[in-house]
Amino acid sequence: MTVQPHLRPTPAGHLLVERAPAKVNLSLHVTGRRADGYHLLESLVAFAGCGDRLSLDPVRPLGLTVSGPGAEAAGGGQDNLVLRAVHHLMARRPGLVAGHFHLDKRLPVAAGLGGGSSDAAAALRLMARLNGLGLDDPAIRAAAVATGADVPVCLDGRARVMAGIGDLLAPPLGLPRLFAVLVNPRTPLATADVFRGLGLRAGTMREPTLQPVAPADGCGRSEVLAVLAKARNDLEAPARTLSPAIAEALALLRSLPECRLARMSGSGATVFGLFDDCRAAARGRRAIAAARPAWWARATSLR
Ligand SMILES: C[C@@](CO)(OP(=O)(O)O)[C@H](O)COP(=O)(O)OP(=O)(O)OC[C@H]1O[C@@H](n2ccc(N)nc2=O)[C@H](O)[C@@H]1O
Ligand SMILES: Nc1ncnc2c1ncn2[C@@H]1O[C@H](COP(=O)(O)OP(=O)(O)O)[C@@H](O)[C@H]1O
Repeated sequence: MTVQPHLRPTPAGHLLVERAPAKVNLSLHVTGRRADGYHLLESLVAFAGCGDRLSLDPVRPLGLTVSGPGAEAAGGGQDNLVLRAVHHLMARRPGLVAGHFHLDKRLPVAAGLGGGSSDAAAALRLMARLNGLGLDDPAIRAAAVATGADVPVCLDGRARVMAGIGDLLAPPLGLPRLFAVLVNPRTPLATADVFRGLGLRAGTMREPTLQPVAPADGCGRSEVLAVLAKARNDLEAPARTLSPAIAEALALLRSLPECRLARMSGSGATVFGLFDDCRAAARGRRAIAAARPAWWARATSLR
């Protein structure tokens, strides 16, 4: 068995493992549309305690297997964002060592939680660890941008404001731990369809919003809630048109006395509710699960 030069043996042999946390857009303002059709946005992004899990076995040939409840929807072929990211990286840095990836797909697919982007970012982190590259390596960053608009923000998985189409990242923000319930009514939505529903002409800019999109670095929970209360998700309206269950999920969350704020994440259909502590969030999740047993609901922390 060959041991790769930058590989640190782990208790599980030579398997390298990365978590791929769900991304939550706490706010999302669409500020315009580029001539190429991509939308410009400003979004405060945080990452959840729940997510997928990706492992890399460097002693096997390059490949991918997928298990878990989202395996079929994510697909295990070359179109999977894990392999897309690896190919983008290897095209920029020929000679890198790869291996066999296994994805445990726990997150709902096409859900506004950036699961595929987070998986792609986890694949790039695994490749970086295996080959002794930094996450700031130009090839890693370029591969992230080439794989998808949400992949750069998922690379280090830290809360921050993203702008442009997701390629401009503000420095990481010290956010207090937020306690959330994520609810997906099991209606997959294609991101492109939701953006298209905005009906914004290519090459137009919107009036800038004067509200700050992010709370101050290191502020408390109540300040975060105050900033978020003045913010919005501009994709909520077109997403609700495509999936009426979103309005139902938001109404259910807002009917819970302990829910401080409820909003959609990304292009939906997942919505999140914020609670004061983890017990309140757990109670909220139980109430949603009792009302809609077929929906996906998780109590988790965000940071
Ligand atoms: C909306 C957001 C918010 O975080 O998240 P999700 O809902 O996907 O989780 C992202 O901008 C999604 O990023 P991502 O899912 O990586 O998008 P991509 O694969 O690059 O693009 C899919 C399609 O969405 C549209 N798109 C995407 C990003 C963007 N800023 N403007 C767009 O118009 C384009 O039609 C593009 O062809
Ligand atoms: N690893 C992956 N996980 C999820 N979806 C994937 C993955 N690889 C490719 N896809 C495809 O990417 C699309 C977007 O999936 P996903 O990242 O879950 O969406 P969203 O960002 O809205 O949560 C889906 O159509 C899915 O088939």
